[in-house]
Amino acid sequence: MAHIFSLASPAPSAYHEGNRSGDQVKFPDSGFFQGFNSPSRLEADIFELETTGTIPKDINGTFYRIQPDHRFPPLFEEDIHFNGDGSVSAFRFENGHVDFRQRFVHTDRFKAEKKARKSLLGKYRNPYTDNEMVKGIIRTASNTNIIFWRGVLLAVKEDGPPFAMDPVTLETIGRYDFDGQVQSPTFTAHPKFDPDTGEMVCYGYEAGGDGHDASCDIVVYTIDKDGKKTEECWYEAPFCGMIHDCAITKNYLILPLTPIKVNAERLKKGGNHFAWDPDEDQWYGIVPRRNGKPEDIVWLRADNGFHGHVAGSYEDEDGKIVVDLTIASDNVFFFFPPDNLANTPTTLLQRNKLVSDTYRWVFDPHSPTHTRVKPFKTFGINGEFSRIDDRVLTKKYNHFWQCNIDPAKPYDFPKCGPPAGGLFNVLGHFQWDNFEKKDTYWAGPTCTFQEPVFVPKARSTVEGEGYIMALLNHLDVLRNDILIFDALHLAQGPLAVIHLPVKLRLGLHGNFIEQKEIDEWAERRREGGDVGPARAAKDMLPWQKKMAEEQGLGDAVPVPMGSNGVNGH
Ligand SMILES: C=Cc1ccc(O)c(OC)c1
Ligand SMILES: [Fe+2]
Repeated sequence: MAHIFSLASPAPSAYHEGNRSGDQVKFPDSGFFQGFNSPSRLEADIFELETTGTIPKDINGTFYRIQPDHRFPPLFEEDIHFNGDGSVSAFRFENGHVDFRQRFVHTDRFKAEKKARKSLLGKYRNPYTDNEMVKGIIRTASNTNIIFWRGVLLAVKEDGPPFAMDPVTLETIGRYDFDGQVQSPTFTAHPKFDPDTGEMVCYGYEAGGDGHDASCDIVVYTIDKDGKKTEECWYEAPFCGMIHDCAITKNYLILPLTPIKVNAERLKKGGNHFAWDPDEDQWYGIVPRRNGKPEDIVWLRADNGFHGHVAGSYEDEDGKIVVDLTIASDNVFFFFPPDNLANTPTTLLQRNKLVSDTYRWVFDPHSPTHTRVKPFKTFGINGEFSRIDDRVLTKKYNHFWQCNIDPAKPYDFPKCGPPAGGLFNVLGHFQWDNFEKKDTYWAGPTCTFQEPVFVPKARSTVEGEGYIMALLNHLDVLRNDILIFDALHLAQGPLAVIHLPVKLRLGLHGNFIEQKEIDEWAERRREGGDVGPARAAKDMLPWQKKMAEEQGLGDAVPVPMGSNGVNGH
């Protein structure tokens, strides 16, 4: 019998000249939406996941992680993974058992598009490509990190404000402005937590206007452990580029400015938000954590490179700043090529030549601004997504873990195709005190890893004593597992494997939170508790108010956003 699809007349194409056409719910045929990258859109609960081996009974908490997952077919066929809606997974560990929950972040964007049953927002960080119905909307897809802050989860992406969620139900509370204290249009996906003071150090870049206007303004905030904003200072960058991650020491915040640049004219023409500049330096902005003034920023510069994520950072005995991070040799974001298309690594072959070593910088915070600096040392590995034992952040540390690329290991190309998200076929555990001792675990020819998290052993305060857990991608059968290792002995192989019956998406970041912390905050945040429930933002952001005023609507009328309730309350 003929296959049923062969009987139907051929369906019209879902995209015409790159733009979505017709009403079919059909995703593009491009690499970002196929195979392991195919959309999932799953919201689910699974009680008691299947396991192999013995899950350590002392793991009592929740592993949260976030992934972009396009809710609807994008407006543009060439859309990218980073433009997908934030979807949060929670793995609740208790007494050797694991339960799973997954929910979308109900951003303003999500609500407006849900109501319309289709995409209304266009390209990544380009509002000029949006449907008119969503003019003035907060565009963020909240898809890059999921952090726990004073009893709420904050889903964050650097192009917009955080959205708060309930840590147990994963219901979205709404846009979170820290009780009115944080008004910047953008907020980092990588706030840092000082383990000694409980402070959150955070920032926004491209922050002077509406978050997509090539502003060079950077805002830096500190929120103390009681939720009070104690520092706010505005600085200026030498150009509007990406500042994706940051580092903190006891006295400084270090902002790596990557030479992938925003151009307001390109945005207006409907182009990409970013373009790689192969001729620009990588920069590091150093600001004091306390009583910073706009003129205090010291910018150091080094030869071109593409910043990855930060491992550890601290001040040494001489008051110098040590910062460790991965830096790739070329443009990692091949989908944001230079304006001048020459010499950008757009093919898979070129991309595979990228090397991303782990660099140690030792900065003098008293250097004159614009001083040119050289790396102190490189580790001699190739990887990304470094993690440390977060209890040693701001302190001299030894251990880090990261996803590694070992091209010498066999890879089953016929079964898996090009490795979705990069060939992170190895998980590595490394020590600054002993370069030779490389403790690694290879995932096999059909598997890659996502970012690991470190889980401290309940009764140990020794750096590195704990577990490492990471999602494993089965690229051949389109499914995920979670592997759990003894953090100091990866090479011994996993202690336990948790099996998911489905494929998740390639995620970005995650964090493990002890249940004790979640429970204590649930008590404080209950109605009548000493802190009370977290509240969604009441007010529009300043740029939205300005837009409403310019349209002569006055501030009684919210910016038209194509949907009721999209303002978060
Ligand atoms: C890895 C970085 C990164 C940088 C910017 C983004 O918008 C993002 O979205 C998922 C990810
Ligand atoms: Fe990141």
